[in-house]
Amino acid sequence: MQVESWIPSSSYILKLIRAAGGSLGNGNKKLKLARVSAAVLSPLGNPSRASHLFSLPVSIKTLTPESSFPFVSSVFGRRNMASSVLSDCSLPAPARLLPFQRSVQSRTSQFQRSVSFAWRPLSLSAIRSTASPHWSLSASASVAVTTETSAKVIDGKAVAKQIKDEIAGEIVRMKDGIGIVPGLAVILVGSRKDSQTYVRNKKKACEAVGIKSYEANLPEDSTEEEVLKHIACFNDDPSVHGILVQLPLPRHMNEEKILNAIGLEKDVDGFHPLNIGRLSMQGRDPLFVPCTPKGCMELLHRYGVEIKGKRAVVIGRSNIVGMPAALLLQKANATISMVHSYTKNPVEITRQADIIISAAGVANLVRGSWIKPGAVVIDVGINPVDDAQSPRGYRLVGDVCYEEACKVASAITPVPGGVGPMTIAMLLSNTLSSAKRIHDFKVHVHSFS
Ligand SMILES: NC(=O)C1=CN([C@@H]2O[C@H](COP(=O)(O)OP(=O)(O)OC[C@H]3O[C@@H](n4cnc5c(N)ncnc54)[C@H](OP(=O)(O)O)[C@@H]3O)[C@@H](O)[C@H]2O)C=CC1
Ligand SMILES: Nc1nc(=O)c2c([nH]1)NC[C@@H]1CN(c3ccc(C(=O)N[C@@H](CCC(=O)O)C(=O)O)cc3)C=[N+]21
Repeated sequence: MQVESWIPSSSYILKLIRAAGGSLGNGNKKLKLARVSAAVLSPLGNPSRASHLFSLPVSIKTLTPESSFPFVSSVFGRRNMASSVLSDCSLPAPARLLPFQRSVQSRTSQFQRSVSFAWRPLSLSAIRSTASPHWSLSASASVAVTTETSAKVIDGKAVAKQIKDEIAGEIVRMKDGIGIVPGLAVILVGSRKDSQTYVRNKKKACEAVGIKSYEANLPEDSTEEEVLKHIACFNDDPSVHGILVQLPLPRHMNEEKILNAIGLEKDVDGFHPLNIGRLSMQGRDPLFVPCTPKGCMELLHRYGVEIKGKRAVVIGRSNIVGMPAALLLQKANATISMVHSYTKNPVEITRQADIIISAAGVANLVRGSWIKPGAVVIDVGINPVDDAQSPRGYRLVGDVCYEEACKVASAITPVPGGVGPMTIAMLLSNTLSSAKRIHDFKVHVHSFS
């Protein structure tokens, strides 16, 4: 990882601070140092010239991540930048969990900045509070004292658990009432490790709430016809209420043709063009809403984030996340901008948003400087980055530079533990509502789906 190349620079700066009779205060982390060194090096290009600068009472004291990184970015370019600051961005950052509640709108709260929240504590165990790291450098050269505010963490894992509990209750009610157990069929083609993990997790989640899961594992070199045959079989099977074809499919397969073959009333992923089409039309409702965007919206609702009349930016325009997320925000009466890889001024556009949903698949793309103070940030990105410390050899980070965003946003989803668990909860919810619709089982007044 390119961050390695910054570490010597960091220790170099540390030496300089010590030589100048300085010390580092609490929150002293190698990567915090990397930030200082990056900031010092940026206009200069190398450490020897940095030492030169450091002997002067320079502008380090005015540097914040937002002000310093754009310099570096302009010297090294965006792609380099993303990897050079990866560790800095993905450090566990200070944050408090924001208690959530369902669909209570616009009670003025202490967190109100550009977006208003209504909130009520869920339970003590769901509320984690950590101190902000105030880091200070006291050296004879006048250096930094940064006081950081921290965003509330939108706890997708806790919300998902609450939803799964509600679903489990509904499944018992349905089984007791009409003897029907919802069923979900998952078709996996090929042996991608990440896809296998997702499918395994979905199966576990089904078992936990009482949904029966069915699985078809096909080899990478299967033909399209074989996949279509399995879909037809599940379409005809009355014990199956939802069908999901895990994406991505092998390259030789026509995704459109395969997804179109799933019966509309069992399309729990919500990827069928008729479902997406209805999502985009006024006065029409799809049978199913795609799980990840639905999970994002549910988080916004449960945390009482007002959407109506707000400006929202969606980064990414894929069929499965970005596009349906924008359509849903629009249905909720937000004013939407979409940012994609051809967008000329993504920073400017994103900085206007009260609500940001990022689904680009680019680690640490969204910097603190992209975020309007007080905005709510939903980070959909799941990006593996090398991490020798982690048992898996990698860890997951989002699209948003979490450490920086925490200091600017009013609320943010973490990765992991944010949107991911909600995607699975929404899949279970869609499967339950499919079974209810097919068997004409009445929706419970308090039920989630
Ligand atoms: N948390 C969850 O439950 C889920 C997470 N994910 C994660 O979300 C991310 C996105 O997934 P998905 O939508 O499938 O990905 P895709 O690759 O299909 O789409 C990515 C989108 O982001 C845009 N994009 C890429 N790079 C940039 C950039 N530098 N600036 C602006 N826009 C950019 C692309 O633009 P263009 O259209 O111009 O190419 C494209 O529209 C991934 O990290 C994925 O792993 C996905 C599904 C569920
Ligand atoms: N037909 C189809 N439907 C999908 O919904 C679909 C898909 N194909 N292909 C792949 C993407 C990705 N996706 C995720 C689901 C859960 C987590 C998730 O639970 N993530 C955990 C972390 C998991 C881990 O640690 O590995 C979290 O963010 O906390 C992530 C990503 C669904 N997708």
